[in-house]
Amino acid sequence: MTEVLQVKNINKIYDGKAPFQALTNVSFMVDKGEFIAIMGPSGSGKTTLLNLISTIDRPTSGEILINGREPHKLKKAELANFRRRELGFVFQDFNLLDTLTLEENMILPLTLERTKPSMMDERVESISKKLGIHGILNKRTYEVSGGQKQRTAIARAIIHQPSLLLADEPTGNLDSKASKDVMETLQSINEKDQTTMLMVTHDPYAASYCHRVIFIKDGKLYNEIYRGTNQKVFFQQIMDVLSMLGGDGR
Ligand SMILES: Nc1ncnc2c1ncn2[C@@H]1O[C@H](COP(=O)(O)OP(=O)(O)OP(=O)(O)O)[C@@H](O)[C@H]1O
Repeated sequence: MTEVLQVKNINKIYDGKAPFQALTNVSFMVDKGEFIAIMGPSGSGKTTLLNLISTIDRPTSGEILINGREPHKLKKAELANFRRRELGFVFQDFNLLDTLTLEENMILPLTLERTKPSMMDERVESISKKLGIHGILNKRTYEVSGGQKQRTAIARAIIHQPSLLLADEPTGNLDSKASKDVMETLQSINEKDQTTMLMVTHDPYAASYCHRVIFIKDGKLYNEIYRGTNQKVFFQQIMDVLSMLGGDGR
C-alpha cells in the first residue's frame, strides 16, 4: 500500500443551536511522497479538514486512515502516541518555546520519546545542516528571523521522521523572501526524504511548490490540479482556479 492518507466520504457537522455542515462527502487519497496543498475561500472548511486529519477533531461520519490505521478509533492514550509518532505539525505562528534554544525546541519530540542522546545528536546534526540552521542552534527564538524560526519549526516537525507532515499556512507570517526559502526547504525535504506533506495555504506561490492542489468550496471538493514540470505555469493555473472560485482565495 502506497497511500499514506485516505480520506473517505467525510462529513463534519458542528452541533449547536444552528447545526452547521462544514464538510460534505469529502474524499481523496494521498500517496507516499506526495506534497499536497489545500486551498479554498475563507470559511470553505480547510481548517476543519486539517483538524480532522490531525486528529484534533472527529468527523461526524466517514473514515480517515493514516498509514492504513484509523486514528479516530484509538483510545485517548494510544491516540496521543499515534499523533506523536506518525504526524508532524508546522504552524503559521511557528509555535516555538521562547525560553528554549533552537536546538532544544528541535529535539522536543525526541525528548518525549526518550530517544538516546547519541541518536538525538546525530539527528540534530544532519537535520539542522539540511535546513541551514546548524550555525544558530544555540540562539533563542527572539534572536533569529521569521524564516529561521519556521525552518526550526520544520526541523522539529520532521526530527522523529513522521509519516505525514501537516502544515497550516506555513508562510502566512513570512515576507516573500522568507516564504520562498521555507517552501524550498519543504520541497527539498519532500524530495530527499520522500516525506508526505499536506499544507493548507492561501498563498498561490507557496502552493505552486506542491505536486497537487486540492480546492474546496462550501465544504465540498471543487477541483484538483496536478503540477507538470513548470512551476510558473502551475502558479498561473492555480490563479485561474482561484479566480473561478471567487475573491482572492481567502
Ligand atoms: N467550532 C465550530 N462551530 C461551528 N461552526 C464552525 C466551527 N468551526 C468552524 N465553523 C464553521 O465551519 C465553516 C468552515 O470553517 P473553517 O475554519 O474550516 O474554514 P477555513 O476554510 O479554514 O477558513 P479560513 O480560510 O478563514 O481559515 C465556517 O463557516 C465556520 O464558520
